[in-house]
Amino acid sequence: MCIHTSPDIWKNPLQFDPDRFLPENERNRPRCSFIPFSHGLRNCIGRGDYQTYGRAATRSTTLMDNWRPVRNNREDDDGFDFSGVRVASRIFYVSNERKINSLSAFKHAMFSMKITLPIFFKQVQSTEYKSVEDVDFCIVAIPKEGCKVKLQKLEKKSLISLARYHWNRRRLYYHAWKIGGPFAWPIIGSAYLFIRGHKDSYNIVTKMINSQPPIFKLWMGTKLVILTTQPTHAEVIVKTCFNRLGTKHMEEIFKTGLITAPVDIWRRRRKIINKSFNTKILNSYVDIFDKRARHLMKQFEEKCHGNYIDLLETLLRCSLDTVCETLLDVDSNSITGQARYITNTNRLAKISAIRGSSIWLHAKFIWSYSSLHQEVTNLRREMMDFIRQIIEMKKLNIFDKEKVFINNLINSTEDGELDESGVMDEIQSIFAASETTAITNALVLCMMGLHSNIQKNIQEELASIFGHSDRTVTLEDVNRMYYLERVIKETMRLFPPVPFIRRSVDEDIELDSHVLPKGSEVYIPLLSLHRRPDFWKDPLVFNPDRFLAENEAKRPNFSYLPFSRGSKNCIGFKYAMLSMKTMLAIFFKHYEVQSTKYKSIEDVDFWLAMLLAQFLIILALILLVKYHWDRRWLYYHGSKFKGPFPWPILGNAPLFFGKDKDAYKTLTNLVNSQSPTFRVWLGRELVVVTTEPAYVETILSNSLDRFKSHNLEEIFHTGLLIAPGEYLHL
Ligand code: HEM
Repeated sequence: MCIHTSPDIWKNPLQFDPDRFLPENERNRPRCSFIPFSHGLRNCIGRGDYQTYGRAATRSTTLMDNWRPVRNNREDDDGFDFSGVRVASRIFYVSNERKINSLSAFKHAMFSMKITLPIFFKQVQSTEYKSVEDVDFCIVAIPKEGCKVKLQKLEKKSLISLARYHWNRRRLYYHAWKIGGPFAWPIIGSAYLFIRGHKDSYNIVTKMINSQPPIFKLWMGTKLVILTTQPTHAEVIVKTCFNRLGTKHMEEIFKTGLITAPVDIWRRRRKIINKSFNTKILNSYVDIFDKRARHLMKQFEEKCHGNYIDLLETLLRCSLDTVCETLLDVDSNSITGQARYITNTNRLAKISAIRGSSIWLHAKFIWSYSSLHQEVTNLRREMMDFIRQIIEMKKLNIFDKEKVFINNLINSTEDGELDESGVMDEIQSIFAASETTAITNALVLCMMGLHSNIQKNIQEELASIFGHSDRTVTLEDVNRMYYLERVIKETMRLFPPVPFIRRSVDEDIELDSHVLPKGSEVYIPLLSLHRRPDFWKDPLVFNPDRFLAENEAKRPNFSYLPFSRGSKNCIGFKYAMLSMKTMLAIFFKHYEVQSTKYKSIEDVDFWLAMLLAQFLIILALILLVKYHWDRRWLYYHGSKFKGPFPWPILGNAPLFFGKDKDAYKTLTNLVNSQSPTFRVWLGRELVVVTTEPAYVETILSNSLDRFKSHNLEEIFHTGLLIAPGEYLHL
């Protein structure tokens, strides 16, 4: 656009003058000074498809929405249905789907517009714009639902839009100001506190919570996060906030599954899935829990032989196989790829933690170019293949046990309540959520290694139920394991497997003297809530009797929430308790555990896995140096172009922050204020912008690769529009 309005090329550039295109006038302009259809081998092949329909038609209809056409013979008619223009463009689009060569493309496009425009416009009058300057060129927003197009009036000055952004958030700032919290810098907020990375972030948060009042705020960049360990607050939050939207990076993994689904989808899905978690169905799984637990014992025996074994890995495999046999009703021996699935899940969890605590990776444009994003996509694809294998197997046999989770989901696709990808997302979410039982089992064993007296009490309880018999565990037996249940509860108090309940605040919520403003996020850190000394005397002492009924009655409601509460609580909590009690009962009937590593609860690292941090830091530094060395040519030549001041890491991207709607205007202003050829750094990408016709011709004639755009790639894949140059087969 800037080339087309450059005063060096076009006299009075904002004057609308069709005679500029008289042959005698065209001859006087430099080549490549008018390139609406681009130039060179990669020019527009045919406006019949994307260009004509998507741009010419939508843009002309965009403008039409602000213009009132007048038909020659009906002056009184102030309504006009522009859908005709879209239809005409569509017809052109269809007729053009046959192959056309690039030379005839201009003619096709011009021809269609020459036919379309005279038919529909005998005469038009402007209702809104008085001059060409009034008509803002903009990036047209096409809503997801269809081709309705709205022209956004762009802000005159970026400062105004910045002021408007903050003005719109005034309530957020006002209420945030009333809540205490650690110091926040402009732009990054309190994110500097997490500079040491994700491995330490839980300890940092825990220390911070202990040093702050029960409710406090944290600015993570522009995001307002409020943390509370007040049971009364927790009650209001779990009963009124239903969006877990604080977790964009989780959405990328679990898509529309219950864990991350937006509220409207979640409500419908939860209703369907609840049917599969009723007590009667769950009770019928005890046999399978018993079978899988015995299989696990066999594996321990085979692997152990007096050596150390990774309990968690074996327990995770057991939990996955158990879910396959109960909720998915398939024999785990008939499917393959479980071990790989577990490895992928662990890697995803790690990436999720890295992204969560690395504020720069929250920015979509940085994230989508990062290698971690690519890794997430690959891991997810592999996991989906595993799930697809199970669904295909089940589709052959869904008629019996229709309330079983997978059959229930597949039946819902036939009723149109769910689609296939929804089924896969739900299964993936259940697999991930059920891992928490393996983690809890591992933690119980860990705790028992430290508390041999408590282990003895469990064994005495089991002896009173089973005697010396090694018979199968029944539902009645599980219901009599009161002490074991208290041990599991006490373990989840000290080490809640889901450490935070997070919700986004969609409406202002009043909590005592505070208001959680709409647009903020709220966290309930369970580890801290479960260790508050005012509710839990000697919080670091492992004491299962805290969960005797008389002691529970003394504590405030909502002070213990390992499975959360309210209608968005853990759907699998009964399943989890049944399976954990069965597994642990069989374990303690056969084994005793001793801790060789930990001597007290304080020693137990919450994350159970410590990596050699120093080694990683050195490795990261080496990789960083290599990365910049490989790009030295880019830096060298980039430095020869003039351009706006680039910030470290972000480059010139801040120029576009908060300007989604008027990014085009911002770019135009930038182009006008810089020399005809200049550079901008968009994060790590070097972008050279030129309005010099001679350069334009060289570039368009020689360069075949379009700038990579992940958004467009997702839509058009290898279509001509964005395919790499070698796909053109010229
Ligand atoms: C010790 C084991 C488990 C613990 C501690 C646990 C804990 C939790 C917690 C704290 C939540 C979040 C609730 C909220 O945000 O308010 C949750 C959600 C969920 N859990 Fe569990 N969970 C466990 C086992 C399971 C199992 C075995 C399954 C499935 C078989 C499961 C399925 C789910 C699902 C689907 C959700 C999302 C529910 C929704 O949003 O409607 N969980 N779990």
